[in-house]
Order: sequence, then C-alpha cells, then structure tokens
Amino acid sequence: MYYAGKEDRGFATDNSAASGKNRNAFRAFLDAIARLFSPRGASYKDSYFLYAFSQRYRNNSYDLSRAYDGAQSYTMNMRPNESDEANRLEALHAYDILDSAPEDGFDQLVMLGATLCGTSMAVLCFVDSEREWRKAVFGTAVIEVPRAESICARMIDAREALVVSDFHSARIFDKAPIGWRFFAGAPIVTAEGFILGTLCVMDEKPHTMVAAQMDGLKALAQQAMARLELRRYQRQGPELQRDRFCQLADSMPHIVWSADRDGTIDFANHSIVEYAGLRYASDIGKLWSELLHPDDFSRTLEAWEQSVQTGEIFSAEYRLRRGSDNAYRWHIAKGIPVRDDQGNITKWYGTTTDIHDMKLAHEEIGRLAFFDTLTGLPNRQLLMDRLAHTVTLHDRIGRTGAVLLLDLDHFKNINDTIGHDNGDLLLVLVAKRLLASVADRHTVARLGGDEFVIILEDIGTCDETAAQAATKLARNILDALNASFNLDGYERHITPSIGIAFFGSPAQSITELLKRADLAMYQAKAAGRNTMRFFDPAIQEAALVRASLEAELRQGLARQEFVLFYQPQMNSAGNVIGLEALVRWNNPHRGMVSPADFILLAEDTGLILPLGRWVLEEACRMLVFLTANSSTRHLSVAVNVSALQFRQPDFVAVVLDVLHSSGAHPGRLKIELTESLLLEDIEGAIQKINELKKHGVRFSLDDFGTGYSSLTYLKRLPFNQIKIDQSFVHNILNDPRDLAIANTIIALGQTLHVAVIAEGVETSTQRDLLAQCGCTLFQGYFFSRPLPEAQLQDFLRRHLAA
Ligand SMILES: Nc1nc2c(ncn2[C@@H]2O[C@@H]3COP(=O)(O)O[C@H]4[C@@H](O)[C@H](n5cnc6c(=O)[nH]c(N)nc65)O[C@@H]4COP(=O)(O)O[C@H]3[C@H]2O)c(=O)[nH]1
Repeated sequence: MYYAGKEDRGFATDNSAASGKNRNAFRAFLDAIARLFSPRGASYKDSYFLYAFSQRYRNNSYDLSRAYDGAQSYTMNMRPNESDEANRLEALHAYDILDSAPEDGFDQLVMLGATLCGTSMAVLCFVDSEREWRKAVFGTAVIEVPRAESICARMIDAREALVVSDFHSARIFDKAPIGWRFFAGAPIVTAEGFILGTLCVMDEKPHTMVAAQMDGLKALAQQAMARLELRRYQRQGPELQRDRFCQLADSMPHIVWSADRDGTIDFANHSIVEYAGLRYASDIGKLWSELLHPDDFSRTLEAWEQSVQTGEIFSAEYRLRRGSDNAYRWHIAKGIPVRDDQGNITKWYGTTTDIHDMKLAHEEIGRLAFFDTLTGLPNRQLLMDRLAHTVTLHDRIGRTGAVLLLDLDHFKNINDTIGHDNGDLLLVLVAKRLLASVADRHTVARLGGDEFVIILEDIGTCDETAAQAATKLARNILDALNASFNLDGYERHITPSIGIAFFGSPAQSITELLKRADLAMYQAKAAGRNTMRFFDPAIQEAALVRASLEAELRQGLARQEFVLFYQPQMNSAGNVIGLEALVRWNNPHRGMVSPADFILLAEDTGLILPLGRWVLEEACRMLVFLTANSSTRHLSVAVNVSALQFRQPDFVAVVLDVLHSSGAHPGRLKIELTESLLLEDIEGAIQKINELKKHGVRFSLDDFGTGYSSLTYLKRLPFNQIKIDQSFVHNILNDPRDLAIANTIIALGQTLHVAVIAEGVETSTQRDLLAQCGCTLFQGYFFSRPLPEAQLQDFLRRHLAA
C-alpha cells in the first residue's frame, strides 16, 4: 500500500462536476472498506492506493539544456531503455480511450493549457499505430491526423518533449503543419514510462515559452494521465473493487458479506463456512434464512428495509445457528450502503460478529443489577421500578393493590446461634415459601437483610374486598413460614411480622407507601409478632374483626361449640311432617351466634367443609333418634348445603358415608340447595342429585323465586320439593305481586308433581291465604321458631299426629 500527501493527488485538484461525482463514489467505497475493516475507524486517507502512479511520475524529469536554432527540444529521461512500440500500443489500448466520446475533465485540461500558454489551440492526443487521435481539442475541429503527419508522433519516436517557437525558421521538420507557426507539447506518460500521447498547444503565430509555462503544461499533462488512470479504474471498477474486497474479506476473522438491495447475500467470506458448517460460502445466499433464528426474522427484515429506505447503515442483532452443535448464538450485523455515480445505493458491504458471550455477560450484569444474588428475587432497585409502574397503572385503571412488608422476627438470633451460612440458607428457604404462597402475577422481592416486600396487584375495587384478599394472602404467608425449617440438621422456627398498605386511586408516592407498610409492620411487631397489621385503621379494624372471628370459628369447631336447632315443618292439618336443621354457634363470649353472621365467612375460609360435615352428622344422629320412636320415625330432616360443599368432588361419597356410619334412613334425609348454587355446573349438579336420589335421599330447592327461577332448570333438576322464599310470604297479604308469585310457584309444583312448602309463615292469615292458593306445607314462626333439641321434644309431643 502506498501513502501520499494531499499535494501528491494528481486528480484531487480537478474540480469538474463529473469528476467530483466519481471521486465521491470512489471515496464512499474506500470509506466503506476502511470503516468496515479498520478497528480504529481509519478512512480512505490511510488506504489510498492509486497514487502509486502519481508518485512515480513525479520522479521523472526533463532536461531543458539542449536548444536548436529557432526551436528548443527537451530530452526525455523517462524510460531510456524502453523502445518497444508494440508494448506502448498495448499499454495505450488498455486505457480504452481511443475513439471515446469527449469528456468534460479532458476538455477542461486542454482549455487550461491554451490559456496558460496564451495560444489559440490546444489538443490532448494519443498516438495510435497509424494515427494521432485527439481526445480533447480547443480551437480546432480536427480529431484525427495520419501518424506520418503527426508532430506528436515525432515526439514519441524521438522520445523528446518539444517546443517549436516558429516552424518557418525551425529546420527540424521537412514541412510545417498547415496553419501552425508555434507548437509546444508535454508527454502523457504512464507509471511504467510508456508515452501514450501529448498535451500540446499550437498557434498560427510564432511564440516563445517561458519555463514556468512549460512546467504548467507538464503539470496539466500529469493531470491528464492521472485522469486517464482514474477513468480506467472506474471503468474496470466493479471487478477490481470486488476482487480487492474479497481479498480483504477473507483475511477477516468476522463474517464479511455483501448484499443486494433486496437483501440477497451475493458474497460471504470463509468465516461463514466455518461458523455455519456450509460447504461453500456461496451457499449462504439460499441458506441464510434457515440459519436465522425464527424469532429474529421479522426484526431483521425490518432493519434491512429501514436501511434500504433511508440509506442509513443497516444494523441488527440476531441469533444464527452454529453448524457444529446447532446452537443459536447472538450476532451483530452492520452493513454500509455504497452508492454508484448517480447516488443510487447498489450494494451493502457488511460484517457480522459473534457477540453471544458478550451479550450473556451483559445480561448477567443486568441480572446482578436487578436481582438479589442470594435468593434470586428482584432486589430493591427492581422492586422500586415495578412498584412505581404498578402504582401508576392502578391509579389509571381504578383498581386496588397492596404492599406487604415482611420482616422475620428475631432473625438476628438465627445468625448468632447457627451462623451466617445457615442464616443465608434460611433466607433462601423463606424466599421459596413466599414465592409458593403467592400467585405468579404478584411480585416477591427482597429489600435487604431479612426484609421482604410483596406487591399484590389488582386485588379489588373496594377497600373491603382488597382487605379480604390481602388478609387471605398474609395468612397463607404466616402459615407457610410458621411451618418448621430444616437447618443444619435441626428443626428451626421463624415467624414473620407483616405490615400491609394499600394503593389505588389517587396514586401516592412509593416512598410514602413503603413507609406506611413499614409502620404497619411495626404495629404487627408491637402486637406480639407473628401477625399482620394494616396501615388504614378502619380497614384494619374490620380485618381484625374478621380475622379474629375466623380464628374463633376455627377454635369453635375444634371445641365443638356448634349446635343444631330444628324448625318444624307442618302440613295443613297442623301436624309436623319434618324438621329443618339450622346451625347455631354457641360462642362463650358472643353468646348464641346466628348463621347469618358466620356462614359466609365459613364459606370464604373453607371452614364450611368441616362444619357442613358436622351438621350432616348431627342431622343424621337426630334422624336415627327420630326413627327409634314410632311416633317420629316418619319425620324427615332437612339440611342446608352450601355451594362449596356441594361442589366438592367427594360430596356424594361424604353424604353416603355419613348416612352409612350413622345408620340414618336415606329416605328421611332432605338436602336443601339454593338456585344459584346450581347455575355453574348444571350437568354436574344433576348427576350428583341423581346419584344420591338412587339411595333415597330427597332434595328441596331453597329460596325459590329469588334467583333465576329458570323453568328449564326446574324441569331438568329432579327436586322433590320447592320452597317458596319467605320474602314472598312476608308480603303476601299486602303485595299482589308476591301473592301472584306464590300462586305461580304452587301451580308449578302441582303441574310438575313436586311438593311446595312455604317458609317464613308468621301468621294464621298468611297460612290461610297460602292454603287457599293450594299450598299444603308450611314452616315459620307461626308454628315454631327453630328449637334446640330439648325444646323440640316437647313441641313434637304436642304436634304429632295421633
Ligand atoms: N323472619 C323469619 N325468619 C324465619 C321464619 N321461619 C324461619 N326463619 C329463619 O329463616 C331461615 C331459614 O333458613 P334458610 O332460608 O335455609 O337460611 C339459612 C341458611 O341459608 C343458613 N344456614 C343455617 N344453617 C345452616 C347450615 O347448617 N348449613 C348451611 N350451609 N347453611 C345454614 O343460614 C340461613 C339463616 O338461618 P337462620 O338464621 O337459622 O334463619 C332461618 C330461620 O330461623 C319466620 O317465620 N320469620
């Protein structure tokens, strides 16, 4: 590679428009090559190679010492040993200049020559085997002259530069050219020293030339030669450029490629063969899309189209399949668009570099920056980011979320007694249990030390539902962490204190939010640890009531504080035909608690399952008792079953088991179900009802008329009895619509051959009106309130049919 200073660039001073455009294209290409291959971003200034010619030419010199009478001849000292005309002609023809169209750059040179020397004519000519052919002319229209008449040809033959001041007095030529008196010519010489022609000036009048003018003419001749070289380079350009590019590319460790406008890769270096395990580098053109990871395809295509449209550098990151193990590795591709003379992008030259390890390292660094190294949970920074995002989102959608701040009680003792390693292990196990206790959509993070934060997203729209959800989750966490941990071969116990703060609309700052959760957490510590506290006192109060009720309910079950009351069901003759079992909670502090106050909570907490089973067992015990007495053996006992109970897959098995173990008569057991309970899975409900009916168990549809009251369901569901809800009975005397509904239900029962019982009958008038409508069965305070077992005996004695 040759290096040259700016002043050496023969064509750098050429300012013609066409030349400028060519130069720009050429520079762009060199720029592209240099930028692609040079790690320090070198430009064409470092990698110019054409100036070899210019550099060498400058070393040639003219000897101005010889003079003739009337004429001066300069001995040419350029290629003293070369006399081979055939080689000279071959060199000339290689430039492909003969008979070519005029070109601005050359025209300007001859015009400059005439101006410089003050002559009326100037010519740039090339001497062919039989002629002098003129590429550019000024002041003459003659393009071609026979070689025998060419003064320029004489210069070549004589290997001399020439100045003839006046042909009339000069005796060096047999005859003067027609119309000329003056001639001066500077040779056009190749880097190898071949004289291809001359740049000469002529005039009809005699002239003298000063040395400076001759130097100027020589300089213009050099420009002409440089232009000729550039012209040849550009004409042969694509191939030459390509060869040079390929040569450079194969010496590169990266994948180097060139591509067409449509993205077709028409060249790739050997690196692609080694990476992708291709047979030939040229296979890349058709196999490219197969090597690309399918997930990265559209993104890469988009980047390409963007580069095509904007003319900016193509840049994309994608995964490429490696041939040796079929593993996809991340690469970065950069491609520089190169334009032609008209400024159109014709090609992209690019490199593709394996950045897989670097990318993984970056990801790892990112992971370390956002995740706790010990537990793998999001760290404080990521938590803050997510919390800020979540708080804003909840404000926008009008939903409620919660932040739970959890601190392990006396964690320091663990570290002090069994060491930091075990302390760390405990934190890891705690993190796992926390993750297992919350749904995936929530965030569990480690704030530092033994402090954890849980973000609960979208847990309701009102304070109450959000409080219930947060309480439930905090309880899960308390339960999960209260179970012992195995550390160092020993069972260890740790408890958490949890502070809860809510966020929603309007949004508050996350610092304030965490402060609230922190305050609540300290309240939990103050309350004896291993518990939770809400920041909001009102919600906290409600949640506490609920929580303590739940705890008491649990305790009540364990302590057998529940009792069954029985409410008699009567026929129109005033005789008892059955009883409805209604549960009561005999709480030592609260007294006799109505089911209205605890059934819902029992359902929410799942406590209804053990409670419901107990009710069933008690009711069956009563049935056995009633069966033992001939006067009461015909009585049925109705039991309320909640939705959660009924939906248990083993519901049928549980009922049969209780019947079996108690010895109760299945035909005397009546199960009361509400309408709403049946809606979710009608087919499953029918199946369960039918299975139990096969064993004789009967079913009553409770609260009929209050729900959907679908006649289709009624037709399909095999109930033995429908209950007219007490709300209709209550107003039956005052509201004709309630009377109409009661009438309809009674008529429906008659049509479907299903018994109808009216509940909530409080007066004889109500009973009479219902009886007039055709109702034959009744239940309500008019006959009896729900009675404890002892009072029931008394009632039965009085009201059994003789
Ligand atoms: N105002 C008025 N009320 C009357 C009259 N006659 C009966 N009642 C009340 O109406 C309720 C009838 O029971 P329910 O509709 O099944 O409604 C029951 C039932 O849905 C549920 N429940 C009661 N015991 C159980 C049980 O063991 N298991 C389940 N799952 N739910 C139960 O609790 C609800 C309320 O039960 P209770 O408080 O015992 O209230 C009972 C009963 O005391 C009357 O003439 N006037």
